Amino acid sequence: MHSAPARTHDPMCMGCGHANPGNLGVRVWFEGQRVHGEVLLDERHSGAPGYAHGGAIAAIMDDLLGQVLIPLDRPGVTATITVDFRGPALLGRTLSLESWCEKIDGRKLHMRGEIRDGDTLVAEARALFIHVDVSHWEASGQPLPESWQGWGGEAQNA
Ligand SMILES: CCCCCCCCCCCCCCCC(=O)SCCNC(=O)CCNC(=O)[C@H](O)C(C)(C)COP(=O)(O)OP(=O)(O)OC[C@H]1O[C@@H](n2cnc3c(N)ncnc32)[C@H](O)[C@@H]1OP(=O)(O)O
Repeated sequence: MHSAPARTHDPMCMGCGHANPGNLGVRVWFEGQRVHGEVLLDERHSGAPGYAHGGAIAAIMDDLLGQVLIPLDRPGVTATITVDFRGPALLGRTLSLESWCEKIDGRKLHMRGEIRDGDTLVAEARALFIHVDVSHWEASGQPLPESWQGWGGEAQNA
């Protein structure tokens, strides 16, 4: 059963932001602490005729693995991400997305994710996210999403 998150991501996110006309169209839903989703890339995301740009796939992965922060209820940032491109990412196909947290070690959140076209593995990724306090984002001077209020106040040294 899908669960509704208490937090939502930045509406201007380039991956999934509904208010961003240039978003990549990432759509996610949550089942417990697991993230599921889909994305449909088109000519704007081309790397070769009919194929997605690897950078688009990497950006989708960053967004997808980052979404796990929501059911984990921990704000965080990507410290490092590795994407393995395993199969062709064709434009015009609905790709399925899945991500989860493999391990938590203090502030270190080890995330994993996969993108598939049907049964074909298109890409897999591992990332280290670091849990930070929401104050991490205050320096920009931009207002933070309302649903981030009071989020993750226990992060140390953030
Ligand atoms: C925008 C996001 C919104 C999030 C809200 C949630 C919304 C939900 C949906 C999210 C979907 C979006 C997903 C996009 C997510 C991004 O794209 S985030 C943007 C890209 N990333 C950044 O801007 C991060 C920039 N880097 C930094 O700010 C700082 O380097 C960090 C990562 C906060 C770490 O700094 P720090 O807090 O001072 O901590 P530090 O002591 O340096 O490191 C802590 C530990 O991690 C280790 N570590 C740190 N960096 C690394 C590394 N690169 N490699 C290995 N180990 C490392 C350290 O060695 C240390 O280990 P220990 O010594 O404790 O064993």
